[in-house]
Amino acid sequence: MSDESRPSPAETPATTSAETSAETSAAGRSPARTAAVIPAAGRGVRLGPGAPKALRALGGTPMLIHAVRAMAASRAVSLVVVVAPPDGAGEVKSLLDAHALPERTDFVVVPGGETRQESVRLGLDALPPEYGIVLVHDAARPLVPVDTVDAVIDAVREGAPAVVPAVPLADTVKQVEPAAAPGEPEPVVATPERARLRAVQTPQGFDRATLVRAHGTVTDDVTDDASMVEQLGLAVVVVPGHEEAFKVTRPLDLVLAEAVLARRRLNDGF
Ligand SMILES: Nc1ccn([C@@H]2O[C@H](COP(=O)(O)OP(=O)(O)OP(=O)(O)O)[C@@H](O)[C@H]2O)c(=O)n1
Ligand SMILES: C[C@](O)(CO)[C@H](O)COP(=O)(O)O
Repeated sequence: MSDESRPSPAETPATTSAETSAETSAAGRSPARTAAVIPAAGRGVRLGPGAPKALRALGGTPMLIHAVRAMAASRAVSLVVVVAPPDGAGEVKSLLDAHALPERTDFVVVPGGETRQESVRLGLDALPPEYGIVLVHDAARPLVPVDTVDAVIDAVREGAPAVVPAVPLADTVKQVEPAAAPGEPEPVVATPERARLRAVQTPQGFDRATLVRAHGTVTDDVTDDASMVEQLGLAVVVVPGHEEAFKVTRPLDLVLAEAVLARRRLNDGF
């Protein structure tokens, strides 16, 4: 069931690694409730012409539904807020109703904004007060495994104000200056030490008050939520990401996502 008006369920009993964190047992009380905000309001310009990216099919199912299922797969997540394309909230609600989703998870749909940052803020505004931990997960990362989701939640429960999953880089990275004129080469100015670089994924996890403060304070256009927390001078910690949590950005990414999904379905025997 996916209904904006449905009341939040009680926290699901502890069964996963995310449910048995040090915070829960040491304090002897329930952990803060965890909600996931899924910004899904982008056009997907780099993927090419078509429907908004989150609504495009992957293995016959909209990418957004995969992303919603990936968040709801964590037993710690009891609410998913989907930030829909500005004129597509009704369509997204219908999609959620039409697909099988865990009963123990509530779903809310809100219209998004012009930028990812604005969309995330609109999602945060829709959170009921009892949710103390927030995940922000790109609809464009439909295949993130549940172990990665739970690792992020565990790290927030253990006290980190902000947590990012990340993977080492395969390529060497160069810092360049802009070309002097269109068509001119870009001069290289530095080669950062690759061993210290990470490619950052989602879901990124936050203590809710920290993320709300970051969104209320930082006005720069940034590409992820954790960098807003960095700008507040607070610690952001890294947990291992997963190669299957890649972002579907360009057409080749969709080919890869289809292949990963086909392999999973073969392994699962359906
Ligand atoms: N105004 C926006 C822009 C982006 N997003 C979401 O932010 C996530 C990551 O953004 P990206 O992959 O860049 O998606 P798009 O903005 O759709 O891609 P493009 O830049 O190619 O148009 C996506 O799930 C996207 O739907 C959003 O909710 N609201
Ligand atoms: C949040 C993010 O997925 C972390 O890698 C990324 O920064 C989003 O960037 P995009 O250009 O908005 O896709």
